[in-house]
Amino acid sequence: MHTTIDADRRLLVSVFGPQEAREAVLGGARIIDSEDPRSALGTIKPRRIMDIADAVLAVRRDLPVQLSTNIGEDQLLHRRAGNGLAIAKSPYETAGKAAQAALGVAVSMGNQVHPCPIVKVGLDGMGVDRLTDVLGEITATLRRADGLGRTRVMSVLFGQDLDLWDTRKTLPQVRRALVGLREYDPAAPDTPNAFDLADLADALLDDDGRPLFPDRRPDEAGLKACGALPAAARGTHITVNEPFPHADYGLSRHRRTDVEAIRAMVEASAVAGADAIMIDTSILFKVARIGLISTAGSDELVDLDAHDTDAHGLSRTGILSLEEIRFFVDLCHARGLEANLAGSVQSHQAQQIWRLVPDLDQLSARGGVVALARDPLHGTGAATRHDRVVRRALVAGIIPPEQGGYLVVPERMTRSPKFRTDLNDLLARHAGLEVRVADRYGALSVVDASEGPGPPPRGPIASARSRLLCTRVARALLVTEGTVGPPEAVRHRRCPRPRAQPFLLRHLPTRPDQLPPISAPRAARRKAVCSRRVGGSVPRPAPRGGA
Ligand SMILES: O=C[C@H](O)COP(=O)(O)O
Repeated sequence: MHTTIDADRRLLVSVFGPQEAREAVLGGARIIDSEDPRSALGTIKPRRIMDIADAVLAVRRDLPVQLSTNIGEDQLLHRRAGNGLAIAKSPYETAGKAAQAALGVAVSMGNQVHPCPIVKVGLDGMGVDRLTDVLGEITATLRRADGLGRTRVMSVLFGQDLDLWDTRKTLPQVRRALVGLREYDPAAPDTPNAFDLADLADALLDDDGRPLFPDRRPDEAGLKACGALPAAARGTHITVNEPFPHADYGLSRHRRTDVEAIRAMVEASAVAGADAIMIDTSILFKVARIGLISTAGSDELVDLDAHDTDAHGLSRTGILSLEEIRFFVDLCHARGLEANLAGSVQSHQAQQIWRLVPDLDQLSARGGVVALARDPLHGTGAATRHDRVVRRALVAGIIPPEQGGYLVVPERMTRSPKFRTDLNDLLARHAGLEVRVADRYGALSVVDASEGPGPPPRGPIASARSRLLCTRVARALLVTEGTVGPPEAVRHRRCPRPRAQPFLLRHLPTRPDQLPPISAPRAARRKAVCSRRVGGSVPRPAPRGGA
């Protein structure tokens, strides 16, 4: 069915509350990461970390689960001047504040009941010496702190491809999303790629996620009054934030994260005493649909990214090749570090990477495991990164195969020309990989057998009792829903045996003619009972022991 891996490979899922934490654990996540999804390493309040830690403690799991929390992606502190400019504080203060934050989040995760939590340290926009200094201060501090000595430290650095970014940063949907996330700075109107914030003001949201200017174009004073522009801004023009180029920080001479940059990141993390390193992407790249893993141009990876386009036709693309990923993992292990890959990781990438890079320790995900929220009072939630919610069925699409991972493809991908051909190619390369199609809400169905590779293989049903359960449930569904097996009735929770839902999704017959025949005397009895009930003439027997 799947590769036999004698390892402890883990999926990290970033969550923003206890319900998401429960979904993540039930989906098979092994590291529950507290994070505000508004940015790549969004700072989360300690009390919310505590809520998540409690939720993780209370939920059923088959394998051990760790916690993690970040201390933000930018450790540099600045002193604000009255004119809106900022001056960097001293290296001593930067490292000191970062170590204080690390102590705070480590304690918030509850070291008594979660003894090996992970502190993620964002190190974007820092030179190699400075980031080594900050990371070293954090690891040394945590090792000495009472009760926190087993805390694991994970450095987090961002991959980049600046040429790719330049082709996408001016797209209207990218600008709009970045305005919504306040990822911009004031600029003079003649600055390259500057645009008027007032033109996209309907994308500005208040603290509760509601549009600040749903139906009117604000002026400069209005934008300043709501904090969308600083008081010192002159005019309403802005540019979206730019990534920090590796070349400016001594990581690589090139415009793309390559072997040289990977080497600098890993060596600095090892020197500073970290336990693990994650390469992620910044929120700029996530919004521009540039993930960390590139499936294009590879002999070994099938490029399903090419079919994953947004509503504007923008396809998903990536940064690191398979060879660079293998180099990263090998170098990490040579330096005694665990290797973690993040950055818009999708199910089709994960299911290939777990198989092709068996030594990889961890993958991380948020965007690939969230879907539109359904709220019985307020209906469907917004489609922003912050409003989408973690779904356990999608989490299971990114866990390793030996833990039950399957391939999830978004419904819209299946409409892409040649998708079926590429999917069949992928399935031919990885025998036993099961496929599910996800709708906008993260509900799964099997691939339509008439159009493509057919439903996932069904393993033999182990016991006579399980076979009987399948038959009974299928017959009940036939009566109530007019159909038998998965996906419709079972996945929409009309399943008569909800606790057996995962088993039934796998094994339920899909057509009535697959059901075993009912014996003749039993069929006659059933017919008689049905006709009497329809006629309503036969009173039901009194309950046993009743009056
Ligand atoms: O810490 C990891 C990030 O939250 C991953 O988020 P992403 O999958 O949306 O890139």
